Amino acid sequence: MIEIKNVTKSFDGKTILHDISATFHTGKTNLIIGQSGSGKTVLMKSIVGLLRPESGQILYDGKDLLQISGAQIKALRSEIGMLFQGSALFDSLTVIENVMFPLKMFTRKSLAERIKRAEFCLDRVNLKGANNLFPSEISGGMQKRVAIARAIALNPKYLFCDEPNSGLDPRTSILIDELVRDITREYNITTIINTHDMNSVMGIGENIVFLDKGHKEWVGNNEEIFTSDNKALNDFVFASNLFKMVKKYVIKEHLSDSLKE
Ligand SMILES: Nc1ncnc2c1ncn2[C@@H]1O[C@H](COP(=O)(O)OP(=O)(O)OP(=O)(O)O)[C@@H](O)[C@H]1O
Repeated sequence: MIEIKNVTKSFDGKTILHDISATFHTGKTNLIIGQSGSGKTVLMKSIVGLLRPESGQILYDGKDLLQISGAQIKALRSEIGMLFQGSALFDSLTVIENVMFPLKMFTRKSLAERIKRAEFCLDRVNLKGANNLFPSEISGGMQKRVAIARAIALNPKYLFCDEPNSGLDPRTSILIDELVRDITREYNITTIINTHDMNSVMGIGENIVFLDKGHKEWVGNNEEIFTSDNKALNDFVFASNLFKMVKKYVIKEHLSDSLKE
């Protein structure tokens, strides 16, 4: 579990994150949502340790990232997997070499062990027959699978995904979301995903933290989001006509069910 308490972060005297507290659960897909500029990336970078907030606590299973020693931070880093926007694979390495990369960097595994682990991870993300291809030779969805395989290579306790669906078509996006959710459950990972993709919110939003102008405005899951009367949340979620219609339909069903009871 990751807990953040009273996190505040400013740049040049301008406060970007206002006193944010939230809990991100183990074995669940935790989403940080909010419109562009609401502070999602700054919050994720603060949790990972790429930015240092002025105040607050960032607790990884009770250990405060802002208080622990350099050696402890290094140990913690080896427990973190990252999935960046646009996959961020090494173009000059093959698929399997990309997945083996963190194993070479952070473990003393032999070459044979590294290959075995990379093959296992590629198999887990259902990517077969692409081991010796380069990233430029495979599709965006396949690249994302390689990035997921690389992110789980070290068996992380914590997984961070920054807009994992960017650049993918809706069907591939759903498959990638489901893969991240299944892996999160299977390996009991604390997964935090930054997104403004409403399909992801509805599909895998098990614990959603909604940011508005740097404030934590709402927390709930993908069912509660439909019935919330939080104005900022509604303005964000139901900006599109499609989701307005879906909401009307869900509320109608909900009301008719409660009348039946
Ligand atoms: N290094 C920085 N220096 C100064 N301001 C920054 C820095 N990083 C982010 N900001 C500001 O913080 C605010 C929040 O940015 P952030 O990137 O977290 O938004 P976001 O919700 O992730 O947006 P998007 O969905 O577009 O990625 C923005 O106003 C941005 O300009």
